[in-house]
Amino acid sequence: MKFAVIVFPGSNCDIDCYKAVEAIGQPVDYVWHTATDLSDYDAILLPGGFSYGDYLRCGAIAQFAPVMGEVVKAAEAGKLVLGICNGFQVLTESGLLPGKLMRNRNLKFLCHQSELEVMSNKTPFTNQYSEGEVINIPIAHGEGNYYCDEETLAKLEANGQIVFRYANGGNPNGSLRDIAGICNERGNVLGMMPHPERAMDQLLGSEDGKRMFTSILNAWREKNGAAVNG
Ligand SMILES: NC(=O)CC[C@H](N)C(=O)O
Repeated sequence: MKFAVIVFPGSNCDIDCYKAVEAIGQPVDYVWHTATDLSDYDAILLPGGFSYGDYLRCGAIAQFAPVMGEVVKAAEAGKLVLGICNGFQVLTESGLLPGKLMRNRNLKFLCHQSELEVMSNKTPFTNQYSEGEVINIPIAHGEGNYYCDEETLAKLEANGQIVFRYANGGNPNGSLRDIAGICNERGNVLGMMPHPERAMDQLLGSEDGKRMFTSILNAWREKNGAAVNG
């Protein structure tokens, strides 16, 4: 299964994403924001960082990068697209996910471990977790305060599109209903503020992020008829 890690000017978690894919033994390329062909790839990772200096609003400029047209096409074709932190912001700005990420409630950049509840393991990104499981994944953001209108929120809840919530009263940023990550209706595009690629090894405090990457691989193998553990 081949992964692309999209690199915008200002991305800074691209190497972590690349290493996370290497850790699950799969081929991965860095793909520069000017690229216009993603047909080689089975999954697209939009990493964290400060694309285009976070000017206007995080992710607002990145939506116009040439590669984003291809990311939209990949999503429409049913490929798996995962946006982490700035990647989540890019997905909302480009309309692949509903809602927006606003400044954190306390207007501060926050960087610490956070507990997340896995609300759904019926997505290609979470099939290796249990529903209701609480996992430890770090956050590092200034604009993670998820907001959407009432109608959208009701739809997200009804369709099971809220995939992660901050657990145990630990909402760091004021996001609606403690939302930490959502997916699209079809389930092949997921955005989340916390960083699973920084939770790949107990040495760094947690390895709970690893199952996100093995979930993606597992989903792809199931879909493509390969042995799940092969
Ligand atoms: N780690 C990140 O991706 C940070 C995203 C964005 N620059 C923010 O501060 O919200």
